Amino acid sequence: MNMSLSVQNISCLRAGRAIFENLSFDLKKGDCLVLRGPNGSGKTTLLKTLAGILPSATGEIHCDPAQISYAGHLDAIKAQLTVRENLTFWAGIYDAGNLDRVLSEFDLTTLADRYGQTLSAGQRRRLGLARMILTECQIWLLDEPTNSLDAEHAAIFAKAVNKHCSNGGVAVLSSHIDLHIPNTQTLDLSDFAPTGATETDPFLQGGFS
Ligand SMILES: Nc1ncnc2c1ncn2[C@@H]1O[C@H](COP(=O)(O)OP(=O)(O)OP(=O)(O)O)[C@@H](O)[C@H]1O
Repeated sequence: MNMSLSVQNISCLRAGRAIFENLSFDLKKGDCLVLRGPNGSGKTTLLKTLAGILPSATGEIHCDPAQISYAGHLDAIKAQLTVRENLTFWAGIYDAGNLDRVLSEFDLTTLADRYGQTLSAGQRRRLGLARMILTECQIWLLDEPTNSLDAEHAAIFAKAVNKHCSNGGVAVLSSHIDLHIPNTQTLDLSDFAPTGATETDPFLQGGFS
């Protein structure tokens, strides 16, 4: 099973505007990469590109797409299903059987029968992260994963990422704060900003991508 993620000279556009250029990195089993950079520097764009949701304008990405699990800003929770039913749905998709362990790991056991629509922002985020862990994919892509989490649950999350990487998994995550995950590498997206780029409103330029 290939658990590496190799990125060579990728450049990405949003609405026709270059966001970052010539970005390369190689991650192997056990590596955790934290994406830094100011608002708009392209952290979400990069994560979505790695996940195959957005195309890159140049360069190559080498990984096994079946090993990728992406957790974006939206937590992919079905409002009309309970916490357990949400996870059961995903367990069926990924043929995963560790549902009770994941519920317990993310402190969701007492919330198991609550409907998605009744959860607080932090509880929703915990369910979204539990879903990602349930998939048993080896490459985790996480966009600001600790948003809405209190200190206790941010620490539980950091422990889960550390365990994933210690077991040979790979993680790429964006964050504006220090998540206290040991042995991480850092990549600052502002180092790959196109030369001479200025922040202008893409909506005035027309188009979405
Ligand atoms: N759907 C879109 N259409 C056009 N431009 C977009 C779109 N989404 C994002 N952008 C632009 O792309 C650039 C990179 O955005 P992105 O969300 O990747 O940044 P980010 O580093 O994740 O920011 P933040 O720290 O605020 O989450 C920004 O200038 C943003 O305005």
